[in-house]
Amino acid sequence: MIDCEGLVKIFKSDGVEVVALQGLNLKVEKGEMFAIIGNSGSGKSTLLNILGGLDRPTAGKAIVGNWNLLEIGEKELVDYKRNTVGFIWQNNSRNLLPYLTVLENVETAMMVAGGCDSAYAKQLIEWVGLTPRINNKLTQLSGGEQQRTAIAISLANRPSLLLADEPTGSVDAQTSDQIMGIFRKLNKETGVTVVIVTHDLSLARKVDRVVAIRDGMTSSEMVKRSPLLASEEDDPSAGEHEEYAVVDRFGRLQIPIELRERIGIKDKVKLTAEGSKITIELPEPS
Ligand SMILES: Nc1ncnc2c1ncn2[C@@H]1O[C@H](COP(=O)(O)OP(=O)(O)OP(=O)(O)O)[C@@H](O)[C@H]1O
Repeated sequence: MIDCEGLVKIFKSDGVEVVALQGLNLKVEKGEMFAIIGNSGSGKSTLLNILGGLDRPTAGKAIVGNWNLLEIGEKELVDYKRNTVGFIWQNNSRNLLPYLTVLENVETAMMVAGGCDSAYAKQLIEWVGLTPRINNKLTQLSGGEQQRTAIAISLANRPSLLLADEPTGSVDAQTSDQIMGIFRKLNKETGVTVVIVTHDLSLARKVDRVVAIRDGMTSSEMVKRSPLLASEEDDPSAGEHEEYAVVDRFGRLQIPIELRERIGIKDKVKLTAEGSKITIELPEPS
């Protein structure tokens, strides 16, 4: 579904260049539920904005489905945004109409996308657990309920890719858990590929794979040891991840700064292969 290789994004303002993504590699399969974590300023939102067609990459490869986001024309980009992606922001006021009801909000989004399907609007509202509030105006809903409405709206155009930027950033832990459960349900019910950006590692338990971004590059990947069973969904200890360092197609590997500092690695290391293991150690002093 997503194939980024050597993705670069450079922002230029007042003659100053900021390299937000510096050769990022990322592959996401169709139907995957996937998270991107990273510290503030690591490039998470930049990546999401590129995948959502809100911003243009500077160089590299950025393919989503059949679309090449580096070469896409303006008209195709409008089509891409309208038909392929759904977006959820931390601040959901960007796509909510406060004086309309939950149902009217979802139906309005459908009309903007090209056609209203009332039955599907109701189905989406049921999936996000808001059927009892369907005729309430958004001003009468809690923050968590408004965020769930935003999730229903994001699927109004039946996207194949759902992008969520810190979707649980402004709700409490319990609501955050509930929202992650809704993403999982929508992912199962509709097969939509879900990409969630967060800096909260505890959310990672709810997804199968997590990629960490550091300084605009993918640095490590955490993969769930075994998929969660339905009975384990609410068990916080279930579904541990195993962490891997990412090796790019040229064989380059990033060693996290903590490890480099601990071992005292500067500009050279000695590699020794033994069976299926490679040992990295400091060179002998000359
Ligand atoms: N429009 C812009 N113009 C100039 N620099 C930008 C712009 N947008 C982002 N940047 C810079 O690019 C880098 C990556 O920013 P980005 O917003 O992608 O990080 P992030 O990981 O999403 O951070 P946060 O978690 O704080 O949202 C930062 O150094 C940021 O200052």
